[in-house]
Parts: sequence; C-alpha cells; structure tokens
Amino acid sequence: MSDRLFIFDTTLRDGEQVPGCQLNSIEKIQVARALEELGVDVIEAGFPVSSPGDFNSVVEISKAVTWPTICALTRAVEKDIDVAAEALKFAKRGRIHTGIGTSDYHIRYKFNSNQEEILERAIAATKYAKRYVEDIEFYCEDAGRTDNAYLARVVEAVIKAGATVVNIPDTTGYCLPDEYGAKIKYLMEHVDGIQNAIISTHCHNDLGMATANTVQGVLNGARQVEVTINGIGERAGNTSLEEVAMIFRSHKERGIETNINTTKIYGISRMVSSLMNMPIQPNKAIVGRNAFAHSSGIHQDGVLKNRESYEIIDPKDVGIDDNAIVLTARSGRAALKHRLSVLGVELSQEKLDKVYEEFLKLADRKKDINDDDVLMLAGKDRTAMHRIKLDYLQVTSGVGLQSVASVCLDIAGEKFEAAASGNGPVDAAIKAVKSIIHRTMTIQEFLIQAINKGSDDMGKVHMQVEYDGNNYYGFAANTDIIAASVEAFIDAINKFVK
Ligand SMILES: CC(=O)SCCNC(=O)CCNC(=O)[C@H](O)C(C)(C)COP(=O)(O)OP(=O)(O)OC[C@H]1O[C@@H](n2cnc3c(N)ncnc32)[C@H](O)[C@@H]1OP(=O)(O)O
Ligand SMILES: CC(C)C(=O)C(=O)O
Ligand SMILES: [Mg+2]
Repeated sequence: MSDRLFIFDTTLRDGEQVPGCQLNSIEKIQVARALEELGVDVIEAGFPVSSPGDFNSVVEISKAVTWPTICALTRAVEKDIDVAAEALKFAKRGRIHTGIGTSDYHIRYKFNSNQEEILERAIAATKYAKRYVEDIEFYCEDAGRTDNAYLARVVEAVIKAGATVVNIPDTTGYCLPDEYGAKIKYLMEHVDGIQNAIISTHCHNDLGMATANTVQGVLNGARQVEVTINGIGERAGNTSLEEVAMIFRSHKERGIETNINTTKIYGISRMVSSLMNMPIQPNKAIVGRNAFAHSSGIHQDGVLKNRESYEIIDPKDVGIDDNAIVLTARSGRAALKHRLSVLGVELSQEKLDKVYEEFLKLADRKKDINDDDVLMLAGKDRTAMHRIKLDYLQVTSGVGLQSVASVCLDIAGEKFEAAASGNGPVDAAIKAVKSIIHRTMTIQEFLIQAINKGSDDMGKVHMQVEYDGNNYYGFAANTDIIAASVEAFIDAINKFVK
C-alpha cells in the first residue's frame, strides 16, 4: 500500500517573491491552469493583503481553477486574514495559510517578544482564520532553527485550535537532512493530536539541501510538500516540484505516491522559466537542457546499447521526446555512426574510421557539431533531392565597381535566368535569386565561418530565412563564399517550396 503525498505548489507565492519574477494576473492564471493539469493538490496563489494586484490574482485564480485547493498566505494578523478570506470567496476549496516565526531569532529580534506571547498569537490567528474556512494551514516560520520542544508545543496548540495542516519551514535552508528528518520525527512522536493534521515540509535551498531535507521530512512522516516549479523561490529557492515527484516515482519501494502527471513537467517548467524570465541552469536535475544529454563517447556508446546504462529516468516520463546524443570531441565512433544512421547514411567501418578522424579535427575547433557538419564530413550531397538547384552563378565585384550577379536556377528540370546589381556580390546574387522565386522572404541571420585556416579554406554558411511567418534554415559549404551564401539561401528556400 502506498501513502499519498500531497503536493502544495508555491510557485505563484514564494516563487513570485523573487526579484524580476513578478507575473500579471493573466500570466498567473496561465500557470495555475498548467499546475491543475499537472495534478498538484494545492496552489498557493498569493498573499492577498500585500497589494491589490495580488488580491485580484487570488480572486481570478480561484475562479479559473476547478479542483486543486487554492491557498492564500497571511501573517498572524486579523486584517491579513480578513483580506485573504475575501480573496478566496470564489475558491471551490479555499485554505488560509497563517503563521508566525517561532525561532528565537524571530521571537526576540523580529517581534521583540517571548515564547508564551507568540504561542498565544499563533492560537488566536488559527481560531480567527477558522471563522472563515475549515481548511487552515499554520506555518511555524524558521521552524528549522526552532527548538524542538517549543515547536512541538506550538504545533500541538494550533492543531487544537483547528489547524488542518501544520507547516514546518526550514525558512533559511539551514538544516541538514538528518536534522530536519529528526525534527519531523520528533513532532510525530511528541505532539498530542498529531493524527488530526497533516505535517508539511517547506524547505529552502541556501545550502543546496532543500530536496534532501524534504525527502527526509517525508520519510519521517510529513505528507505534504511545499515546492515550486524549477525550484524557484526566495534567495537560493525552494524545493523543486519536479525533483520530489521524480524521486518518489523512481523509488517506488518507499511507498510514496503523488498525483503528479509527470509527462507535463517539462512543459510547465519551460512555461514558468519563460514567463518569469528565469533561465534554468543547464545541469538542473530533471528539466535542465543537459539532464538527458550524453556527450562523452563511453556514455553515448552505453546509452545507444541500452538507455538505462546511463539514464535512471526515461525522458518521455517527464515530457521530453528523447535523450540527446551530443557530438563533441569527446564522442566516439558509436555516436557518430548513430547520428549518420539517423540521417540515412550508412558507412563501412573503414569509411567511418576516416570520417571519424576528420570529425575529431573539426570537433576540436568547433564546440557544436550539427547534422550539416556530419553530412559534409561524410561527403554526402544534401542537395540531391532539392527541387531548386543553382545551375550557374557569375559575379563581378571589386573596389569602385557596382556588384552585379547573373544566376541560373534549375527548378524541377527547367532553367530560369536573372541578373541583378546590389550592395556587394552576395546582395546582388540574392536579389537575382529572389527575382526568379517571387516570394517575400527575409534573411534573418547570415553566418559565414571558415573551416580550416588558410586562404584556400572552405567557407560554411548558415542562413535563417523568414517566409510566411516561419523560419527556415539553410546551409552550404564551398571554397567560394559567395556561392556558399547563394547555395545556403537556396537550401532554405527548398524547405518551403515543395
Ligand atoms: C518567509 C516568507 O516568505 S514570509 C512571506 C514573505 N512575503 C512577503 O513579505 C510579501 C508580502 N509582504 C508585504 O506586502 C508587506 O510586507 C506586508 C503588507 C505584509 C506588511 O507591510 P508593512 O505593514 O509595511 O510591514 P513591513 O513589511 O515593513 O514589516 C513587516 C511587519 O509584519 C510583522 N510580521 C512579520 N511576520 C509576521 C507574522 N507572521 N505574523 C505577524 N506579524 C508579522 C513584522 O514584525 C513587522 O511588524 P512591525 O512593523 O510591527 O515590526
Ligand atoms: C511563509 C513561509 C511558509 C515561508 O515561505 C517560509 O518560511 O519560508
Ligand atoms: Mg518560503
């Protein structure tokens, strides 16, 4: 029998506290709907007393979302609780999340108070919130640095006062995993009435231990975890939802189940990153660009033989189409052969060895080896299937001269000629091609690179052409860089002229 772990997402509250990550109501609704689809149990939608905008977002999210509980944060202050209750009035299931700092740091310096007074304020706030909604969560802020015996007294008192969930935040990310786990265990064993409430974790990542602490909390009895997409949150962030969901999915033997549809993880991760303008570090677990990318030969060989040699998660389980075999100077023949085979090229071992030698020379100079590079090294003519081909090109250019180009295109076996002048030889040749093709196309990017050193070098051209609202990519390599430019342009055109 598995135990159900409730997922409380606070991307829109703790996550949104991060400088530069503020969202407007429309964006918050978009994220809230995606969280609902992902299968979270609770969405912490905001801190309504903090501003009219945040109040309005909680109202609108409450209307937009159907089944997850909508939670609003407050201080242990009556006005905050009144405003939160008002903001939650459209929620099908509303929760008020109130609380106060319980560590000596908070009691002495933030509140200039003492433990008994804080205990009274905690009870009063819980009772006050209970007048509005049944579901009350109480947070003991800085519980990570709160003495366990006092913490147990507060937890017991707020459960008696009506709290349905008690949150034990490691607000400053200070705890070690065994220490945090022991804290939860202590509460499970010492609080009278603990069975009447769910214990929640809320861990920050200041020492990079948010996820480890959360897991220890769960293994010692917590049944709700407070998490964010991509681990976004105050300072170094919160525990990331995707990590917790995948940890318990990967370790079924621990008997913990969530309602998360993990195949939605990657999509919402990208959405949050782009709406909040918060890039994801490439090596971020589960959702980083490199999380399923293999770039060294021994790993690539192992993965190609059996994915599980180097992958503990199937990328499809988190909504990523496939893993990536990235070709670099650390790749071996197995990876090169695989990429060529995906591109429809099969080589004998002898030819593969030769191409591999050239590949290594190129990869030492160029970090990113793409399909076009690989095909070029294998000596494959990518243009064989093209409908439009460059038949001939003649250009006059020089200092003090107007550049003029004449081109002839072979379009499905028929020849078309044109000439044009331009601002340089490439411009003249491109204009001549355009006068034959008659479509509105714009060159968005144009990159010329040398492959080797020396004046007899091949020039490689990458071009991005915009047509009818879409971007098409063209590539060509030639010792004549003007010819390479025109060929790259024609390569891009062949992608939309069928
Ligand atoms: C750990 C966390 O993430 S907690 C959530 C953090 N999020 C936020 O703070 C965002 C929203 N905050 C806000 O919009 C504002 O801070 C408000 C509206 C809550 C309060 O604004 P102000 O009235 O101007 O107070 P200010 O922010 O300067 O100071 C906070 C006050 O709340 C008190 N306070 C802080 N936490 C609590 C609490 N849990 N319960 C009761 N009082 C609290 C502080 O002691 C301080 O009171 P004081 O001025 O009497 O010393
Ligand atoms: C408001 C509380 C739950 C919080 O965010 C924290 O303690 O980190
Ligand atoms: Mg927090």
